[in-house]
Amino acid sequence: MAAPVDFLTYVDDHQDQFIQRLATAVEIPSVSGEPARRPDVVRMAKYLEEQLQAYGVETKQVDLGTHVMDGQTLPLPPAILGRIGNDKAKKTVLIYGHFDVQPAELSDGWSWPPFTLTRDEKTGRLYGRGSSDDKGPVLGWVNVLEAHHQLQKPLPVNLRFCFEGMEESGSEGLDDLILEEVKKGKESWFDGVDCVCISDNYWLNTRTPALTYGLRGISYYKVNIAGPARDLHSGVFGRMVHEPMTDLITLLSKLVDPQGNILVPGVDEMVPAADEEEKKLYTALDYSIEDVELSAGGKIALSDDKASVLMGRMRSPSLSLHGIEGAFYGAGAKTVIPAKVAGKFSIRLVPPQTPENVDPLVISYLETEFKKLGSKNTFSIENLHGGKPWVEDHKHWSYEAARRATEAIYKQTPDYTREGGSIPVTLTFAEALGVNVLLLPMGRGDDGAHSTNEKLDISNYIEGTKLLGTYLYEVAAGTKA
Ligand SMILES: NCC(=O)N[C@@H](Cc1c[nH]cn1)C(=O)O
Ligand SMILES: [Zn+2]
Ligand SMILES: [Zn+2]
Repeated sequence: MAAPVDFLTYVDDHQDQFIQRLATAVEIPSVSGEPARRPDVVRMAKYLEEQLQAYGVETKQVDLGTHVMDGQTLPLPPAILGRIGNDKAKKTVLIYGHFDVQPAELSDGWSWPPFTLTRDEKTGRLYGRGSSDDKGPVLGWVNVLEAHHQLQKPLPVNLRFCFEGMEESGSEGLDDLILEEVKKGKESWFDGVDCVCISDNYWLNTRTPALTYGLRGISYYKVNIAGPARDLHSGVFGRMVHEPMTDLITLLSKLVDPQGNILVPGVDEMVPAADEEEKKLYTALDYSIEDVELSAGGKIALSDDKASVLMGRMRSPSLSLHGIEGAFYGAGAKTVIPAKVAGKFSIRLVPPQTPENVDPLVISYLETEFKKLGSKNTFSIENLHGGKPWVEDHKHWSYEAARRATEAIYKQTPDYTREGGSIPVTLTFAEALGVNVLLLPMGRGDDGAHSTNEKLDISNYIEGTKLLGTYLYEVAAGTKA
């Protein structure tokens, strides 16, 4: 069933209001990973809840309790549940998204203030933290609701919503909420859900829409090394004491090589190699080495072979070194020996890897390597958060509905992709509800999520809003077939 013309026209006619809606959301710096910004995440929850209510959605804020971050006990931002429509003759679609964002500072290298939505008239782009990940897509759903409400048009399906404010920090508390909710049976806000749709990733390139049927999992670690009681003068103590930074850098250098091979014994080996048949899937995708170089902003691809680069992201684990807490990083030439440093790294996981089977390998390897250093500093390792990988059946009717919707809006057949990032709650939904989960991305591969100058093209926001709405009509059409 094609989406009605008045819905599509409404979206075209209200572009400016929809962009204003995104601007208001980007202004709220809802960074879940920074304790001082936690009230802003709560403010963003309230804004989103009000938007849903304005268009007839019944909502509920769920208190997720507290958690410990960087040694501080903090209240978790509430999750928002919503529902609209209860027609037994219609399918019920559960929408998930997140309203928190990654940290961003102008000093990181942004060309504009990250929490002001900046419109570039020449390129048709909207710059701002969260524009693509994930405020644009979440508000795309609100735009769909607004259009139907204003046109007094019934939605083609029943909708349920689950929006969270901790996705960028491990989705703390959300798994428990989902499992508790499911136990409530008929009373549950997820009762009767037929499929889940998540718009929180990106096309592979800048020109071909995509449907995504896989995500990598993640295991995130913090290695702590401490020695002196305070920072020391390197002229006074250099070569007299064991230096925590030296120990840490030595350990971090033993995790991954410059070609991306993971050096922790047993981790890469867990994943079976791709056979020729599987390699063809990657060769067939509309992607080139220029695409990876364009989106990375540098000629730094690990290989000249497109299939091997794509497999690196979609079906191989990867280990990335993220940062060192406690290290000197400012301007000037401070001659300090930092007293206490913590290295942060994570491993993106693919089946059959899970945090449960990878963590022991990583922890025991680093403990052994630290012992080999013969250092008198102290060593400890923490797992900050984890999530399992997910792979879905992309021949399901929900994927077919999304394919038809994509062809209707973009006049193109979508790429079928596996995403290198992680949305840990995806597997929880799939397992707890026992239904198919679809990832329907709005943004392009060069949006720069998590990076400086994150953007969303206006055309992706507007056509993406039409795509989300059209998908619902195609799900409804599938119901009748
Ligand atoms: N758009 C999904 C996304 O960005 N997910 C994050 C989740 C995460 C895990 N740890 C910290 N954030 C990702 O990095 O893949
Ligand atoms: Zn996201
Ligand atoms: Zn993200």
